Amino acid sequence: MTARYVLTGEGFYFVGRFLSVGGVHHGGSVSVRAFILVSATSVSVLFIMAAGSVFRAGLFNHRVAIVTGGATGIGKAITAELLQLGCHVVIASRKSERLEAAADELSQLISSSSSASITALRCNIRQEDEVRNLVASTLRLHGRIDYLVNNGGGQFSSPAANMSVKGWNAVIDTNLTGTFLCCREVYSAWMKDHGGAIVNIIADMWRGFPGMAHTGAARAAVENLTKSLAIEWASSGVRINSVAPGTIFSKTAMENYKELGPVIFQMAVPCIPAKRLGFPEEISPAVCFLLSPAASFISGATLKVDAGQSLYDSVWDIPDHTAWPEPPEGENVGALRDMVKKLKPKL
Ligand SMILES: CCCCC/C=C/C(=O)SCCNC(=O)CCNC(=O)[C@H](O)C(C)(C)COP(=O)(O)OP(=O)(O)OC[C@H]1O[C@@H](n2cnc3c(N)ncnc32)[C@H](O)[C@@H]1OP(=O)(O)O
Ligand SMILES: NC(=O)C1=CN([C@@H]2O[C@H](COP(=O)(O)OP(=O)(O)OC[C@H]3O[C@@H](n4cnc5c(N)ncnc54)[C@H](OP(=O)(O)O)[C@@H]3O)[C@@H](O)[C@H]2O)C=CC1
Repeated sequence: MTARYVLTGEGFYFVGRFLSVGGVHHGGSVSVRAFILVSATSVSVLFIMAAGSVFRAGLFNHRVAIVTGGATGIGKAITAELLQLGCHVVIASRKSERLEAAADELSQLISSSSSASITALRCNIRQEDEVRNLVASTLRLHGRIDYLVNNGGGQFSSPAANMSVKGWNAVIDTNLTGTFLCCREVYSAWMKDHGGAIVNIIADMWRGFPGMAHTGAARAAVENLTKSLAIEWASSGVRINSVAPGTIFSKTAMENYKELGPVIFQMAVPCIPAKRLGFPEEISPAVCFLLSPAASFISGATLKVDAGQSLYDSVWDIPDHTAWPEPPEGENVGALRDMVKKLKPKL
């Protein structure tokens, strides 16, 4: 149900938009998202956003999803939204304590009448046998796998020249090989014969990723992998797409960079057209959309969810230098020198 109210008065207007999705009658949890904008002569904006999904409750009833890295940050928001849509969700990552804490917390979102469930399974996506076990355990538990979200991943910040091969490989193995292994296992064990939908989380690496070159290379490779698999697996009814988030703030993402965390996130803000950081709950709807029947004709695509960041500025500062080779001599270089000579007296 959507209702809009517009009241105008002396220099004051009020626009309210309430989206109410689902309800107890659907057997799903009641989730309400309210957005209220109040504007007066002095502009004031008020946001109220209750946790929930803008999609129809029950959309994913009886469906089964694996979300890697589903216990924290973006993965946790994706898991929360899938649960509210009625999905059985298996979250998988390396740290048991984080998995169990998240499963406990997120299970509170499941109403007694919902068919949704959450299960935590430990899995290091870098390890082939662990990925195989994750897929086999999910099939034993639920008998099907409709969706895979390859969200687990990450990197450390370092100039490329300082990266050891071990560090490089850790990031490539996690983000590229881990994604490949999860896709391959889910496909071979289930989707090949039954179809399904996969979303790979990549990054804003469109202009390279200076300071995190390993992850830029891995994410660009995953984008290409997405396209290959979209074609190879089309005849099985498998759709596969990528979501490329901009700079998304979460407690765990920040902690990963230790004392650099606040600096990295703060530095990004001026480079984001929205002039603020993104949040995990702003990524999860894009993922749910791509998994859903609403995206039934979308495959091999990448959806950037970055407020236009990839079109704008870079955080990487290039200091002034004279290290570049001189340009080839010719009439244009001569013309530039003349122009500079004429300009200089005015400076
Ligand atoms: C403009 C802002 C952009 C921000 C955009 C991006 C944000 C995010 O992606 S947020 C997500 C953040 N979350 C994570 O990154 C979590 C997952 N990350 C990791 O697990 C690690 O970073 C990992 C991928 C490198 C894996 O680490 P780990 O399991 O600890 O790997 P190893 O113990 O096998 O280490 C291997 C090797 O890697 C090098 N290394 C690891 N961490 C660092 C570090 N902080 N600095 C420098 N080098 C590091 C190192 O060579 C390790 O070998 P050893 O030296 O023998 O330990
Ligand atoms: N935050 C941001 O600005 C952006 C994030 N991304 C990407 O989005 C994804 C989610 O990040 P975000 O939520 O921000 O950060 P988090 O640090 O909260 O999430 C990373 C998750 O990946 C899991 N993970 C890492 N390595 C492995 C592994 N080898 N096997 C299984 N799981 C693993 C972690 O769990 P555990 O440690 O328990 O294994 C953790 O749950 C990551 O791939 C990240 O790189 C992309 C663009 C921007």
